[in-house]
Amino acid sequence: MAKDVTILTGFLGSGKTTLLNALLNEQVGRRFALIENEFGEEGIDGELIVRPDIDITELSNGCLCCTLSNNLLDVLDALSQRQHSFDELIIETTGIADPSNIAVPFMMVPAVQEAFCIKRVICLVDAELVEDQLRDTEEAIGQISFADVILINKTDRVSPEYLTRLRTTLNEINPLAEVLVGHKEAYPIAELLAVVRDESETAGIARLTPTRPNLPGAYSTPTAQPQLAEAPPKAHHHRHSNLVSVSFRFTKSLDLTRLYHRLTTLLLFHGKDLYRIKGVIYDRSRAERWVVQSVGQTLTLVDGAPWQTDDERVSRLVFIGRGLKTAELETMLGQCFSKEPDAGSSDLLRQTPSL
Ligand SMILES: Nc1nc2c(ncn2[C@@H]2O[C@H](COP(=O)(O)OP(=O)(O)OP(=O)(O)O)[C@@H](O)[C@H]2O)c(=O)[nH]1
Repeated sequence: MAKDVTILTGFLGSGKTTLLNALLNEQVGRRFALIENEFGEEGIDGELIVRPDIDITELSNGCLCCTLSNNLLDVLDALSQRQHSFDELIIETTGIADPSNIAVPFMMVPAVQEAFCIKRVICLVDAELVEDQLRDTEEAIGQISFADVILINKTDRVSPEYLTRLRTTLNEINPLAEVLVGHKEAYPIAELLAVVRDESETAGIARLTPTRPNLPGAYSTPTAQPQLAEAPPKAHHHRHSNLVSVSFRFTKSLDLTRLYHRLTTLLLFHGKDLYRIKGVIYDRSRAERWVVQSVGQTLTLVDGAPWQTDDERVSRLVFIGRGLKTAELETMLGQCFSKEPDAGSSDLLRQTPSL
């Protein structure tokens, strides 16, 4: 029997991984396979999944909807060989993926259709930032249009009046989707899981032709902002919105306080072009990993899992945005190393502009 598939989509930083953990924790007895797709070369999300029993396949450095579409077929093939070991497949897309392209094999490839069936497409929107994302990028509208259920997330950051207006906007873009609201302390999980895709509605690939919402200034050319820098020479542009990712990996200890200060300054001056920072940080003065995240201008640094004796002490950081300049980011991070000598470890191991 075909396994249910949930596709979890939503723009960069909208809260997909956070919701995913809540969904997994809510369904403890159910066995999940998970495909984690990340735009940057360094996959971070897999490390943030809280349930240790999940069968995770990580696909980094591209999008399943385009550059990694063949890899998706390979992964689905491998998963179909071990179908007995899980009850449901969840695919967390990158924040810039077009979910309708990811759905293609599920609708067009007989072997995939035999093994898997899309149960629902959940699209998260960041209540605070979605209007900007609809205005400045092409991806958000495609994600919202293809959803069966739209979760307006991070409602803790907006007013009820604004939420009512946002609901109307989202209904205009996708009148067929159910629109729910919530935030990380109060997700409407039962309602989300109650939504099941009506396959008869989706004989074609695109559920709806995206219609432009009536937002002030929507789809006008974004106002020119000071660029963080020019694109690194070796960076390839993804097909979406000219966004690039730059990944770093260090074994040398980073000083969290310095890092926080530098990243705050970076966001202050270049936040408009810097859509996302995420990383797992090694600071040798702390017993645990630290997880750094930025979405819009908001930067958070929270403690993660403690380092175990055998764990490789390594920091991994991904920046996603427009016109990112690798050399400047590298210089900035170089100023964040811990002061004291760090015997036995190397400096920058790898710095890889990707896509
Ligand atoms: N205030 C607030 N913050 C949230 C909420 N949900 C998630 N966040 C924060 O938003 C940031 C991004 O959350 P993620 O779950 O990593 O977002 P994502 O969509 O998986 O990110 P990408 O995979 O990079 O696109 C993290 O710092 C979260 O703690 C929420 O409901 N309210």
